[in-house]
Amino acid sequence: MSAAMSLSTNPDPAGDIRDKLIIGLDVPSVEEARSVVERIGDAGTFYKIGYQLAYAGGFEFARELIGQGKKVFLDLKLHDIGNTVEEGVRSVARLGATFLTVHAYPQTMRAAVAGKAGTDLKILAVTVLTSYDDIDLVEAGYAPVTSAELVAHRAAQARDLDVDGIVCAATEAERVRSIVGPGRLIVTPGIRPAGAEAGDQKRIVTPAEGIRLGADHLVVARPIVKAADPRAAADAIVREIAQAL
Ligand SMILES: O=c1ccn([C@@H]2O[C@H](COP(=O)(O)O)[C@@H](O)[C@H]2O)c(=O)[nH]1
Repeated sequence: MSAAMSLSTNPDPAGDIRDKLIIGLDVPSVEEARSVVERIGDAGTFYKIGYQLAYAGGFEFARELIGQGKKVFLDLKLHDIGNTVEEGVRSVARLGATFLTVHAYPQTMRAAVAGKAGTDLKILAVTVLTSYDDIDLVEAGYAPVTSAELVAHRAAQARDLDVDGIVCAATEAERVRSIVGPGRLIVTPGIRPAGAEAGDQKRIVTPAEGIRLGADHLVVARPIVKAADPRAAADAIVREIAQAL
C-alpha cells in the first residue's frame, strides 16, 4: 500500500507521516499559539517554538503541548561559550522537548552533546540559515564560499562530534546525507508549497521536493500559521509528503 493510500484509508496511519511536518508556531503570544494548535487539531503532531513565542511564555506552552502528546522542537539556536551552552542544554533537556537547535560551531556542538547526555533530547546543528545565499555569507565576513560548501563542512563536523541531526536547506540534503549517513536526522526549513510567498527565505523547495531530496522532517511556519485555514494548509502539506514518500 502506498503512503498516500494508507493516509486516506487508515484512521491514524499518518502518525509517522504527520511527524514529518514540523509546524513553526511563529506567533506573538501563547493565546494565539493555542488557538492555532486547536484549529489544526490532529492534523498537527509536531510543533516548533522559536524566538518569538519562546520569549513570550513559550516554554510553559511547550510543557502544555508535551502534556497533550504533541512533540516539541525548541528552535533556540544556542551559541555561547561551551560551559553556558552545556548548562543551558541541560536545563532545556528537563522540559521534555524532542529537538533543540544550536549553531553548528564545534565548541557549541561539543558542549550541547555533553549537556544532553543521558536524556532523550536530540540536538540539531543549524549549518547555514536558509535565509542566506552566497552573497550574504560574504557580507557576514566569510571568505568566498558557497552555502553548499559551508553546509557540507559543518555537517561533517556535526557528524564527527556525534550531533543527532542537521538543519540545512533541502537543496543541500542529498549532499548532507552522503556526509552524515542514514543514522542522523536532516531537518529542512525553507519549505514553500507551490505558489506560496518565499518571504525572506532564499534556499527554498516545495514539500514534495524536500522529501524526495531526503529530508526527514520539513519545517513550515508562515504558510500554515498565516493561512486562512491552518488545518487545511497543514493537511495539504502532509498529503504532499505522503505522495512523495
Ligand atoms: O536555517 C533555518 C533555521 C531555522 N529556520 C526557522 O524555520 C522557520 C521557517 O519559517 P517559514 O515561515 O516557514 O519561513 C522559522 O521559524 C525559522 O526561524 C529557518 O527558516 N531557517
